[in-house]
Amino acid sequence: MAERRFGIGYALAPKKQQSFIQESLVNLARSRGIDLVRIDTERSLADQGPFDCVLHKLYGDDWKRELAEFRVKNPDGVIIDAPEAIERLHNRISMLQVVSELRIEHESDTFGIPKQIVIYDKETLFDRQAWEGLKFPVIAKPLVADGSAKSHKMALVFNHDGLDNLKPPIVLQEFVNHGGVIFKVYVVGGYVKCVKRKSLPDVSEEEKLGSLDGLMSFSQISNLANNERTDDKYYKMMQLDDTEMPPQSFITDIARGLQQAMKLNLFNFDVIRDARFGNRYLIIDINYFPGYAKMPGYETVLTDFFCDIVQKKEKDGVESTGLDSYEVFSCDDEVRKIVSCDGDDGGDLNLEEENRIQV
Ligand SMILES: Nc1ncnc2c1ncn2[C@@H]1O[C@H](COP(=O)(O)OP(=O)(O)OP(=O)(O)O)[C@@H](O)[C@H]1O
Ligand SMILES: O=P(O)(O)O[C@H]1[C@H](OP(=O)(O)O)[C@@H](OP(=O)(O)O)[C@@H](O)[C@@H](O)[C@@H]1OP(=O)(O)O
Ligand SMILES: [Mg+2]
Ligand SMILES: [Mg+2]
Repeated sequence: MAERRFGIGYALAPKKQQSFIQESLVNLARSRGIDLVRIDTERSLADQGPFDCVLHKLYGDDWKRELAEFRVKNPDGVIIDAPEAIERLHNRISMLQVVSELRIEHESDTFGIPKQIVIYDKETLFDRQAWEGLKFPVIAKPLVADGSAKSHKMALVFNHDGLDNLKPPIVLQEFVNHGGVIFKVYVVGGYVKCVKRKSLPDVSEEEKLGSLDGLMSFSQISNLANNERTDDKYYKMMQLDDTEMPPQSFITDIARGLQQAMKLNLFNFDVIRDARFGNRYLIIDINYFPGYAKMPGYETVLTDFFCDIVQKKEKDGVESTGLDSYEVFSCDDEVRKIVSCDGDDGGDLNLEEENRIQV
């Protein structure tokens, strides 16, 4: 009898497609019975395929409608992941709210998020009362995290003078010294992998007082060119070797907790270790469908995941995958309100190029 083959359609922005859909992944998946097929976003999704599963990272209502139509016409198809679940990550407040709701006990380590406030208008930005409990330096981040270059544009703000350059809506998050190294935790279904990356350097007491401009801007500090990341030389160059990793079981528990709470399979989160305590970890960012190609052995990890999904679905039906993707994840009204902040009101830090941090 001919081997049963499975079709997985992918809908990704060109940059993502280029980094993720590598020949090595396509070939490995094919050798294990899975055909990765590009979805033509110019045509109706429901008219393409047939797909056992759809993988996607696209934004907007049109795409959500395509997925809804696909779901109606293909009740056995699996969508990874549900757009409603992904949307939580498009807003830097709702993104981290879920961390505060996790209950995980660990003998020696604790976790949380940095102190932060959301600012919707200039008036509140300069209102000192709104700032109660928050100390400089802070990182100003656009409220919306919609994958645009603008949504990654950040600024380290040292004092009130630096606030002039900011354009709400933004999140102001306390900058926490963490030894210049960030931990990126990649999650693929049940798989969890933590790696080290370069981060912003610590800010000294003198720098806190003496910054002339009051602000320095930066963007995607932990992202270097792909070929620089995976080999040993990269780690040496970055002097990351000496940094101790967080306890694996602790990180895995947080990853599982986040996964269950968010109902997502494909994401990563950024963790820093608070230099003041050494056993206190802070989650500062969660990304949907991150740069998996940077993860060592990504082809095997992703192919295992694809096989797992299609085999479970084949054996026990779509419910068994735990991915009944149109189950709208429950969120309270407040989250719903901030999640729906779409379009061009995503804040723009409006920063001068000369303020860029050199690393
Ligand atoms: N609260 C903080 N304290 C110290 N450093 C921080 C803090 N928040 C962010 N950073 C630094 O700024 C970088 C960018 O922040 P963040 O991860 O929130 O942005 P992003 O653009 O969403 O990143 P990504 O490319 O991972 O999506 C982090 O990798 C880290 O180096
Ligand atoms: O590929 P995309 O354009 O989606 O970029 C994503 C990027 O992956 P890449 O390195 O493959 O570019 C991710 O890097 P790592 O966390 O894995 O380092 C992370 O920066 C995401 O936030 C980006 O997604 P966005 O927030 O912009 O949607
Ligand atoms: Mg990040
Ligand atoms: Mg991010």
